[in-house]
Amino acid sequence: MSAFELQSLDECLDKYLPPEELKEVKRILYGVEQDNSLELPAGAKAIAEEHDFEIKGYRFTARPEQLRKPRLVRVGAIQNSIALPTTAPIEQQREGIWNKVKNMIRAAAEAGCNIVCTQEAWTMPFAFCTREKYPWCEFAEEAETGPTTKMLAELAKAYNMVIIHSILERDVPHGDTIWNTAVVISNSGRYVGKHRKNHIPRVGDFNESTYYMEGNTGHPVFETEFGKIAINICYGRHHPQNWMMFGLNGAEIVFNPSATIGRLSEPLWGVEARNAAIANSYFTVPINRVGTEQFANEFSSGDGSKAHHDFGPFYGSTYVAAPDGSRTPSLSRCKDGLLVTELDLNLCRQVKDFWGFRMTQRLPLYAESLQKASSLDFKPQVIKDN
Ligand SMILES: NC(=O)NCCC(=O)O
Repeated sequence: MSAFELQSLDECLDKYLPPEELKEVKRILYGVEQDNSLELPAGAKAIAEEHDFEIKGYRFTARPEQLRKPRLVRVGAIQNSIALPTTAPIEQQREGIWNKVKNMIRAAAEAGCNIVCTQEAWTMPFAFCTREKYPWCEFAEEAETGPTTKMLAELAKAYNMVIIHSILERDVPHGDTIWNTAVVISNSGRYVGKHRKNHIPRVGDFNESTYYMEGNTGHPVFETEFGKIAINICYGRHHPQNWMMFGLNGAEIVFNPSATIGRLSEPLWGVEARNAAIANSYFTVPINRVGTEQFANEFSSGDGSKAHHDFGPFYGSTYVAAPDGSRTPSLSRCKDGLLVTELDLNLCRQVKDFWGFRMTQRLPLYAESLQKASSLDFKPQVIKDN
């Protein structure tokens, strides 16, 4: 079997494990005691069927409290392939993807989603492997006033939904600088703010440092009508301190719009965002694109292998992890999909009270050690046996 005939690990478990074992395996693997699937409205399912994308629903509950009402929020995470060949005119490529994703946002609205997030650089092929500036920089647009933000602002208002979308940003006032940026649009349709990717990969064919620099927007948390949200863009997933800073700023849900391939990161995928949810007592939503994108000109990986035209398949597998360490199954590894998850944000504080990870965090100790570790005359604290 080739890597991409396997649609999803979950389907595999469901297909081959007897029901009793399956229940125990899911409890151990996903931290879920009972079936936590969420029934979705027929209207949402009909849109998914008509436009050929997967739609799945799950819920995370919290214990009832006496002084606080449940804080239920529905989150929609969208994974998709590109719509047209990478050689098609830029505007047509972008519109093709817009049209796909608009249907998915409509389904999210039907499913009652309050917040929706796209994958990384969602309006374009992930062309940074090529190291070519032309024509890919033409996909870059202004975060606040660009055509994609404008288009989504209308949907955000119409559907009363916060929309987070991750784009290639062109910072016109600062000399047309290019950034990798997530934009937050309020459910009123207003632009709330943006966050620029903090950690830029220099691994495999992820030649993103050719296009943009490390972000300069810190670790903002956006306080919306539906909770305090933040975005840790793709490769920031590998940096526990990046996740931690969003937690220190009070995030309750951290989205992780990504573009990554199986050969490189699939074994890490289920671990990192889930661990971040546990360590920081918040929900995490890692989202990855699907499909294989072919480029006209060959590019090489600088590892002695033959030059090639594609990056390798992106493996989707979008999921949601909760602060208590439980998680949803993943969306497909190959197909466009919308994952709808209902969260009770009260779970964040309940888990903080129970585990005390925040209380026991020892920030001053680490601040002091980090200060030393980042000084020029740093000497690692090693005690030798001699
Ligand atoms: N887009 C991006 O940062 N990808 C890097 C590879 C990875 O983090 O898995």
